Amino acid sequence: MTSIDPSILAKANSWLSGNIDQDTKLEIQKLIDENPSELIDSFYQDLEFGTGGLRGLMGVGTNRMNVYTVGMATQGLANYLLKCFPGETIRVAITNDCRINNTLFATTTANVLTANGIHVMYFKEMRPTPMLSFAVRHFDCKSGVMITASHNPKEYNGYKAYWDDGAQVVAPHDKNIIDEVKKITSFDDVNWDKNDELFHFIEEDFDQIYLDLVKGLSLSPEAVQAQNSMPIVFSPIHGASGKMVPAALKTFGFENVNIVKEQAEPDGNFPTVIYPNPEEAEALTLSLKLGKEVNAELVLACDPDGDRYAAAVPNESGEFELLNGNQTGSLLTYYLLSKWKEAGKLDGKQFMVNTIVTTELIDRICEGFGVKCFSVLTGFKNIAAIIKDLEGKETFIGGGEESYGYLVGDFVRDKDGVSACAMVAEAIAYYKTQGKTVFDVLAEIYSQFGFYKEALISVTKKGKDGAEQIQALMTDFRHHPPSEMNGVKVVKIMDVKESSIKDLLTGKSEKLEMDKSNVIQFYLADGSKISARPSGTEPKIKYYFSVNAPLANTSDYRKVEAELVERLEGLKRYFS
Ligand SMILES: O=P([O-])(O)O[C@H]1O[C@H](COP(=O)(O)O)[C@@H](O)[C@H](O)[C@H]1O
Ligand SMILES: [Mg+2]
Repeated sequence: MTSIDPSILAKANSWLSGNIDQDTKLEIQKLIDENPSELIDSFYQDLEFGTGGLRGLMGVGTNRMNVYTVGMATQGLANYLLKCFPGETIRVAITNDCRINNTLFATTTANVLTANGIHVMYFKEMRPTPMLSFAVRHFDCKSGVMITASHNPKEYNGYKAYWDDGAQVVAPHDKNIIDEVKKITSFDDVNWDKNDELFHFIEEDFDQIYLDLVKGLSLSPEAVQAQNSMPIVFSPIHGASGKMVPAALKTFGFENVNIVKEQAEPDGNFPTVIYPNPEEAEALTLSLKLGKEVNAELVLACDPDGDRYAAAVPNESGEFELLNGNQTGSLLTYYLLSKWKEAGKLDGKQFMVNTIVTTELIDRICEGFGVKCFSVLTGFKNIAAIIKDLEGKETFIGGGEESYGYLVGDFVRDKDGVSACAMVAEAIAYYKTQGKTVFDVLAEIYSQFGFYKEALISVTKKGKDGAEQIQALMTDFRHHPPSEMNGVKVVKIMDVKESSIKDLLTGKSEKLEMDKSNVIQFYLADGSKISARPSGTEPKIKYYFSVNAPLANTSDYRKVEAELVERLEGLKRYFS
């Protein structure tokens, strides 16, 4: 039988003697009596801010999402807000997506904030994450909370916390909030009793205010006009984007938008998919089916909180091909920069942002246009942090990451699946008026900047044991780094945790100027790059692979692609 560490048992006992409901106590007692390993996973640590806020399985315990952890996180947030903005009127915007317990967690958040004298701006209906980010800015809030576990499996929930710029909290606020949460030693330290006078509903006109700004991002309205009957399919995968993405497409001028009916209504059980993650091909099955029926030229799907999106387009054989986040990100970057250049608006004061595990093709495209591109750690909050740093000095055009997230313009400070869907549809319409398909444009990009192809492997390792195994794998990469992979020499190793860049050819090391994070990157002699990092949102270790080759002749697209896929497969074998 699994033995329980006394400190874990002590934590469980402190819940048992705390001022909490009887059902939760019974559940904890049951775990102590019957399921020690589940008890350990539920109490061995406290939820902390990861790549995308607090995220965890729903259940009892300090390491789980429940009204008590939500209440304590919110009390910590309230204490910190009151410290940061003494004497000021503090407003916090709140919404949620479709997950089980979401209204419970959102109202708990609202109750605790108002109980602490903080005004709450509450959406009447669930809305996507990017709209919460925008609401923080629009209503001059000091903070915001989005109750969602994004694309995680249905057993999860989460709490994305925003600061006054509309971006998810980064240092020092993330750590400071958690420090405040840690000071809460009893459930009685949480002010649970709401103050209705401080509770305000966000009026319906807010949707239109946001949509008008989205419309303002459009760069080719005439092309959309010319292609307005282009069949598009969209699915919110049972999430919160079911109203806003079709509305954004409509406001751009697209008139033939077909919604996947089986997935149109919010449902936290996600009954028609295995995982509500548009990165997984399976989640697009129904969308592609409808795509075939209506001869769609573009199939789009968002994750439950509407910040990431996937796109699929028919290829030269008429079959739908799924585009990954690196491909759509490259396409959008190229489109945006081409249009900005054409309008004579590139004058050296613009910038774009991606992350260190995103395709370097985006960096090459930016270089080609003479536009700066910053590469930051994984987490859209880090992209938003650069936007804030350069605010008033330089203009953010757009930015994105491999995990299907993109943002155009800066009125939202998180990835925006709503505007990204509209922009990608516009880009496709624009190229169509020039007689080009997505693959023609990708070939054009690859022939100018190099053909880059990426792949991702995620290995799930659950619970405390899984987390330890993931750490052990990372340690092993550090202590026994590979000298070659798939017959190709490793020439450089970048270790973001150790802040080091080692050149294996010269033996020299330099210091890496970047915040520390548990990421290690191997660069190979043929230009390939492999990155390993533990996910900050799910119990997974992630391996990212990137290979590239020149594309001298666009008609060799499929041939070069096949060679790149073979190289990717070779590298993947090393990790499986
Ligand atoms: O999950 P979302 O859509 O909120 O997105 C969040 O998590 C993703 C996955 O992170 P990780 O690789 O650490 O699991 C990140 O790429 C993204 O930047 C972040 O905003
Ligand atoms: Mg999401």
